[in-house]
Amino acid sequence: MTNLLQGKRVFVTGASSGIGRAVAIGCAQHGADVALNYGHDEAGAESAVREIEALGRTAFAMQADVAEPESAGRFVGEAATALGGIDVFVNNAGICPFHGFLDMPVDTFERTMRVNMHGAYFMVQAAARAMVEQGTGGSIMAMSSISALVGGEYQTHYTPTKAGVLSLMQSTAIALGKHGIRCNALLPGTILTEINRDDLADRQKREYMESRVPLGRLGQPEDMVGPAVFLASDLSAYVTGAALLVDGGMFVNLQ
Ligand SMILES: NC(=O)C1=CN([C@@H]2O[C@H](COP(=O)(O)OP(=O)(O)OC[C@H]3O[C@@H](n4cnc5c(N)ncnc54)[C@H](OP(=O)(O)O)[C@@H]3O)[C@@H](O)[C@H]2O)C=CC1
Ligand SMILES: C[C@H](O)[C@@H]1OC(=O)[C@H](O)[C@@H]1O
Repeated sequence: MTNLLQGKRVFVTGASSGIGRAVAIGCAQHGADVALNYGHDEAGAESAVREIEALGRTAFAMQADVAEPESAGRFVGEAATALGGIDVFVNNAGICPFHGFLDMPVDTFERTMRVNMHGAYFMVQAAARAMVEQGTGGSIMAMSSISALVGGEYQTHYTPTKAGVLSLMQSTAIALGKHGIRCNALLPGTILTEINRDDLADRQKREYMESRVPLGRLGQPEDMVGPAVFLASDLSAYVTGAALLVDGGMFVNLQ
């Protein structure tokens, strides 16, 4: 492994499973110390901490519901104390409870908005405040989605949050550029994780999704590591306000 992130302190929300967990461990493999946030899955977070520590890096984990605005200052504050500062922030926590549009329960809509959109806003704001106070710049990235660009029948509550997160990175790139803080969005295609386990248990649906990918397979969480490390590292020093699609070519595959 390279040491692209040597000396960097990377914070990741939703790091107990899937993409966030892979990115947290991947950043440690590239030399970073890592702070992990999680919602419910303490065992997942603790096993990630053990993997990071086995790499000789420092890891810190904290449970906090990102839907609660007060979680943001608490996570960023405690993690910065544990790691001695903050250099990179990955806003990743998210949910996608698939449901039809016409009978969408108000609770499902509101919870999805609060976790994915409000959570991103207040977490990114807390991370930015800490970076500005520290005065050494930084890199912020948010896990948007291919769903920021295209719709989904059972994702009418979810796709607007992913478009919102992409837009948040564009506006914060402008607001924070003067502080040397870069803000970018990662747009995964379909990556096999807990979030879509039930949806893709339908064999026909899974085969259809696979057939849309020119590279011939759905993504694995580890496919997001290289792009995240790039945006975290100084290799992307002049990249801000950008959207990086990581989908095996799914989006461009019309026919
Ligand atoms: N998988 C995919 O195909 C795609 C995923 N994405 C995005 O990637 C991100 C990660 O998803 P993915 O890895 O697939 O899904 P997972 O379900 O595997 O992981 C979701 C993570 O978010 C955490 N989380 C959920 N709600 C909260 C909350 N309220 N507070 C704190 N943490 C929370 C979970 O923690 P815990 O389990 O501990 O509660 C878990 O660590 C999401 O934002 C998703 O929208 C984007 C495009 C495609
Ligand atoms: C949960 C979905 O399977 C996943 O999430 C997204 O953002 C894309 O729509 C993916 O297909």
